[in-house]
Amino acid sequence: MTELQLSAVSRWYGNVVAVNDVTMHLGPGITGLLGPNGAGKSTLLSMMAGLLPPSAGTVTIDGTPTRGNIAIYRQIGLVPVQESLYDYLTGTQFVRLNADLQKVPSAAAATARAIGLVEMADAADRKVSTYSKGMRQRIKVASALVHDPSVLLLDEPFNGMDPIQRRHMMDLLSRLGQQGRTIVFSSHILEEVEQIARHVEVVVAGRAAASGDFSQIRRLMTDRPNQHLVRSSDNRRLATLLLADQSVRGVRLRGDKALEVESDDFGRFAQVIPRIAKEHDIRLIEVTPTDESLESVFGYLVGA
Ligand SMILES: Nc1ncnc2c1ncn2[C@@H]1O[C@H](COP(=O)(O)OP(=O)(O)OP(=O)(O)O)[C@@H](O)[C@H]1O
Repeated sequence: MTELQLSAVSRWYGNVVAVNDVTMHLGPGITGLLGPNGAGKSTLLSMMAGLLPPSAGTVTIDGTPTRGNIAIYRQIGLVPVQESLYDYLTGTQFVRLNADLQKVPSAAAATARAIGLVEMADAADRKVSTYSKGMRQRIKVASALVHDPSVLLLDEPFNGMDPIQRRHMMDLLSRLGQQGRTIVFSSHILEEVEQIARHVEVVVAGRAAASGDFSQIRRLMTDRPNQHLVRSSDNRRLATLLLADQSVRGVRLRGDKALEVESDDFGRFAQVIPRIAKEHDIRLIEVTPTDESLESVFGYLVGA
């Protein structure tokens, strides 16, 4: 059981505060580090890996500071976001490089084992330059796992993958999580995190904005005030009917063409609007959330 603890951690680059007073406790299984671009996720992962010193606060693994501690580095595997690999090496050579750097005993066997874990044995003797995006990510994971670390940190591991590659990587991370490893991956995509993370940490503008299991985070996000653009066969009548429901806070006619509806109970609103339309024989043409961008969701969480 490996516990990763961040205590009042901050990191600034000159005048830029990238991470601001973050405290989190991460245990075995998969944690999703969710936040928009520039939120400080990469900086947090680098500090967890011991590569970057915090400007203030401490990062510890099972109570020991990560920074500058070679014994602790043996417990950590990091999959960086960078795409560029040593293209002229084969998959096996690429993974072996890290085994040698980490002074892994029986490096050849460890390399084969790590490659097997990510299901790349068939392609292991091919040059990395011939790999697809998904295969590149997997060989990076094999390289990070070659010394059998108990903590695996991954920076945007699903970036640029197609749905099949993404599924494959999710299955792999789930398997690794079930083995009792402490896995942390960053993402700016809600659905990725929802599908595999046991625990979610939301980071916005360098601060820890929310944490919990996914249903808690999802509830925080959907219970917030939200707006929809609605077009129907009778906007004026629909407006009156919607206003009578407790989930609706306000309705504004946008000319004759559409309605802007503000609700503070997304779940109820989503059920009520088709029911009202059906009962009153009004045809719904469009119901579109207008403020669903991640930034607005995160903005709400930070303000909350
Ligand atoms: N070496 C650096 N020098 C100066 N500013 C930096 C440096 N690295 C990161 N920053 C700044 O720190 C903030 C957080 O960056 P970071 O890369 O950690 O965020 P992120 O959540 O990983 O975003 P992204 O997904 O876009 O990489 C940003 O404002 C970024 O511009």
